[in-house]
Amino acid sequence: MTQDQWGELRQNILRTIGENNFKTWIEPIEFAEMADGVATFNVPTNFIGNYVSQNFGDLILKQLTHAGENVRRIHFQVAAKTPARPSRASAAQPAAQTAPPRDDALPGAPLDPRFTFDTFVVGKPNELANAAARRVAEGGPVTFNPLFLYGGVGLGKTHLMHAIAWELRARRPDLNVLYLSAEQFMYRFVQALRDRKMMDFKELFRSVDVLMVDDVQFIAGKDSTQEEFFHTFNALVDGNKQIIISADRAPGEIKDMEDRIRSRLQCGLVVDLHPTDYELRLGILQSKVEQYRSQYPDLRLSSGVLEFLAHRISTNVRVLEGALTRLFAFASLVGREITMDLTQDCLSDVLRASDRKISVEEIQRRVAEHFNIRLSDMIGPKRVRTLARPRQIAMYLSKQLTSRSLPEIGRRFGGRDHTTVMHGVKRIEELRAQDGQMAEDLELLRRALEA
Ligand SMILES: Nc1ncnc2c1ncn2[C@@H]1O[C@H](COP(=O)(O)OP(=O)(O)OP(=O)(O)O)[C@@H](O)[C@H]1O
Repeated sequence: MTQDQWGELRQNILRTIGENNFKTWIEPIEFAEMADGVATFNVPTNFIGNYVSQNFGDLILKQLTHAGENVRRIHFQVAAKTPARPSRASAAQPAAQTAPPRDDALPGAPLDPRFTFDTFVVGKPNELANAAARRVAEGGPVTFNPLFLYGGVGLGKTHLMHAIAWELRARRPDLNVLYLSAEQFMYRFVQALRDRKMMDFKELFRSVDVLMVDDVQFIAGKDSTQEEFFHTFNALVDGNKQIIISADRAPGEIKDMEDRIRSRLQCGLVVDLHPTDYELRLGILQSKVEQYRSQYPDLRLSSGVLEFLAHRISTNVRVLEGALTRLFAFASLVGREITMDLTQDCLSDVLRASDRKISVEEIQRRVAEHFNIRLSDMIGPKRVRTLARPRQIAMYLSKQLTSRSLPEIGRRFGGRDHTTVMHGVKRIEELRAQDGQMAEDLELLRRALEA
C-alpha cells in the first residue's frame, strides 16, 4: 500500500467516525509499511496507539481488506524520535513540521454524537437518573457533588454521561469539561509517572470545571491510581467544580475501593438506573425505528413485532438495539416486510440466549400440577405408570429447557442415574412423534413454563 492509498482510506474512516474522532486519533498516525500480512503504523505515543487499536483497529483492518490488501493484523509503533542532536547529513533539515500531539495535551475521550438527551428515552426505571443528569447539564451552581450514576450493563450510563457533556458544551462553552473512562484516567496517570510529568498531570486535572469519569469501578484495587484519583477528586470538590461518576454498582458495593474514597463518592447524589421494564423497552424500540426510517424508507414492519421483542429481550438495551439493527439490515437485504416469522428466523440465537432461565424444580412443580400428582411422587421411587410418565415428561422438559446435564437432572429426580434420564427423554421423544395428545401436552407445558 502507498501513502496515497492510505490517504484515500483515511477519507473513508473520516466518514465513518466523524471529524472529532478523526482529528484526535487518526490524523496523528502514519502508515509505515506492509509486510507479511502486517500493516504497521507510526503513532506519536503508546497511548494513541492503544486507543486506536482498541477502538478503531477493526475498522482500519476492514478498510484495508476492502481495498484489496492481504492483511491479517495491524501493528502500532511509536515513531522514532527526532534525534536530539541531528546527524550531520540531516542537520540542515528542519525537524518535523508539526509536533506530534502529547498525551498530556490530549482532550478527553471522544463523545458519541448519538448519545444525547434527545435520543435518551425516559421511563420509570431511569427517570430519576435522567432528571439528575439534566440538572447537572444545566451548568448552574454546583448543588450535589459528585453525581454518581450506577446501573447494570447496557442500561444507559455512558449515554447519559455523554449527553451531559454535549449539553454542557452547548450551554456553557466557557466551561472546561473533561470526560474520560476510569481506565483512561489510569493510563494517563501511569504515563505521567513514567514520563516524570506528574506536575503536568495534576495541573491538567485540576484545571477542569467539570470532570466526568465513566466506569469508576475499574480503578478498584489499583492502589496508586485510586490514591491519585482521590486527590484529584478532593481538589476539584474543594474548588467547587462539578464531578460526575458512573459505575456498574453502588459506591458501597465496589470491592477493593478504599473506604475514604467510597464515602467520598457517596456524599453527593447517588442515583441508579434500574433494569428496563417492558414499556421502556418498547419506547426505545419505537424511537430507534423512527431513527431508522430515513435509512430504510421502504421497510414495512408488521404490527406486534416490536411488542414481541420488548417482551422477549429483557437483558439490556445494547442487546435490544443490536437485535433491531440486525433485523432491519436483514429485512432490507432480502427486501421483505419484517414479520413475526422473519424476526424469529433472523434473531433465533438472540432470542434463545435471552430466554428466561427455567429451573428443573419449576418444571417438576408444573408437570406435577398438570398431571395432578404429588411433587414428592415425582421425585420418589415409585414406578407405576401414572407417576413414571409425568416424571419422564419432566425429565424431557428439563433437558429441553435448561442447560443441566443428564447426571445433574438425575440428581434432582431423587438421585437417579443418568441412563434412566436418557431413557426417559428418548421415550418421550418417541411418544411425541406418535401421539398427538402427548405433543399437545408438551407444548402446553413448555408455553406455561416460558410465559
Ligand atoms: N433510555 C435509553 N434510551 C435510548 N437508548 C438507550 C437508553 N438506555 C440505553 N440506551 C442505548 O443502549 C446502549 C448501551 O448504553 P450505554 O453504553 O450507555 O450503557 P452503559 O450503562 O454505559 O453500559 P456498560 O456498563 O456496558 O458501560 C447505547 O447504544 C445507548 O444509546
